Amino acid sequence: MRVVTAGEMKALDKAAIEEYGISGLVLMENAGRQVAEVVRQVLGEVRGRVITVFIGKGNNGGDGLVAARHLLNMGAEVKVMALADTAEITGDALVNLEIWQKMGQRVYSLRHGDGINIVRLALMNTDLIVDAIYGTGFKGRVAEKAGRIIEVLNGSGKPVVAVDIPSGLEADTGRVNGPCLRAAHTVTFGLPKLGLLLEPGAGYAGRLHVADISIPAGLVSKAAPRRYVITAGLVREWLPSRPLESHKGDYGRVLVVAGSRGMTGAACLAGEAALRAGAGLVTVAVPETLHDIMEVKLTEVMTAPLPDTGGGALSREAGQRILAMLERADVLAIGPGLSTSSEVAAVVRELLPQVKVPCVIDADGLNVLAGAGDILRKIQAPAVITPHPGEMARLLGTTVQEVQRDRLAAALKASAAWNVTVLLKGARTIVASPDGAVYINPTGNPGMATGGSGDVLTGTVAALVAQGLEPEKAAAAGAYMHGLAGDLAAAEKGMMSLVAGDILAALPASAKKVMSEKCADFNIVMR
Ligand SMILES: NC(=O)C1=CN([C@@H]2O[C@H](COP(=O)(O)OP(=O)(O)OC[C@H]3O[C@@H](n4cnc5c(N)ncnc54)[C@H](O)[C@@H]3O)[C@@H](O)[C@H]2O)[C@H](O)CC1
Ligand SMILES: [K+]
Repeated sequence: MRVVTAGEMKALDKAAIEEYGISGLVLMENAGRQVAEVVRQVLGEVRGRVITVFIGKGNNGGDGLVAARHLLNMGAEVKVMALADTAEITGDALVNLEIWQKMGQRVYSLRHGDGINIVRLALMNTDLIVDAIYGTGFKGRVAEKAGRIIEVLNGSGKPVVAVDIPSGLEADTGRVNGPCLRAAHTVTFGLPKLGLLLEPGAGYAGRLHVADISIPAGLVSKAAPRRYVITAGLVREWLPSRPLESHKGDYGRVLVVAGSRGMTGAACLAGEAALRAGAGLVTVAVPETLHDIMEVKLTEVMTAPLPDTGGGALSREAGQRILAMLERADVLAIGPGLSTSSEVAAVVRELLPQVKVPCVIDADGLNVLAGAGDILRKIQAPAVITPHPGEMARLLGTTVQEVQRDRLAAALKASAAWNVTVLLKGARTIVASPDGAVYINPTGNPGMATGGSGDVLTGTVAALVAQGLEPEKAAAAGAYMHGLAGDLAAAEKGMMSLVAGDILAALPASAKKVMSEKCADFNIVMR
């Protein structure tokens, strides 16, 4: 599903109105109706329930007035409270204000005086709050009084349904610069806005309902940029079918080069994840002195010894041996637990320009490239790098803060600079491809911030490349399935005590859930 900025959505709106003659009032009517339907779904029944709608002066408020009208017609008791002066309301929103007033309904102005006590009183018997204060027109931070009202609403314990986007949240960045409504549900119109999918914004949106308000489909596919939120439906499309007469060779051969003394677990996790994510054959190649240990730790995954310094890390000669092994592999995954000795750095830096199969480079495979990101450009086959923000910062020669300030920009910059697919890990993993496509992953949780989680992801992505997915799709699907596995594991065990093995163990359930037609997209509801 495509993801848009406020400006891109406004342009789609404008095109629908000007090129197709669908009036703004029709769009607003559809938007408000969709909000009312979600409120009905949340409350189960609205008859006799009390709903308080907070409106601003713009079209977001207009949507709120339409929702108020439909909820009133459904039998609810509806109060509308305006944070702006109703005299400031214009256009389509004014049309709906006047309809509301002609229905004999009031709008309580919070513009003058304290307003807080009126809000507190109104909330006493409110069952649900509709937030129609600010939508995609919002920038910066809310004014002081509006901020106090938002804080009262957040503290009320009443469920909030946000119209298009929680008020106080920036649609284009997901940044929250002051008080912001915490919604249980957000009904966003047309297409999801970027800010609803990036932290911290995503955390304020609650369950995201993407509501069709009759913007012509042809417009969306033509106009919106190649910016997507990864959904189960997308992943389902990309994953290969498994015909009856297939055999393990059809699902690819993964060579994992990983591990060093004390870090054999990383190699195991990556290797086993590659099998769990569907690869046909997996070999984990480790420094020779560790090889016997791997024979004990691994069963379905084959193992192979590599020249070793004697201290449990690769020696410089390992590169030639790896190249020979790549003759019988479809993808190379390199990096988990390799360590960053000068010998390992030499192996990786000399090997990568000679690799002719797609590769997934992670962890120490990236750390030894710090300041030498250009080596990535020399790889002769498609490559995926899977840095966390720290590894990304080291590769870009910048700071973690700079990377985190605009994660999409950092991933797109690195992808274009080195001509590789970049999977930038973190809350809302970002996948960027050299041609400018970008995918935002909605799955995953803080319980996955645990040693070895990244190794499982590396194996998962490598397995999907081995099964024939293009790098950007393998990275996006891998991130989605890995995050979903983490969510399933957290649902069972809680977030505090998750270990990477739990994520690994949940990979099959994650794949099964993605493949099952009925799988609703993890936190996104299509309406
Ligand atoms: N297809 C669609 O997406 C549709 C969207 N609709 C709704 O329209 C809003 C956008 O409406 P807009 O009039 O542009 O602005 P807002 O209502 O979001 O904002 C109101 C008003 O607030 C002012 N403002 C901005 N920042 C601040 C601030 N920091 N403090 C105070 N005031 C601020 C600004 O001047 C705005 O005018 C969209 O979200 C949808 O809900 C259509 O109705 C249906 C189709
Ligand atoms: K809103």
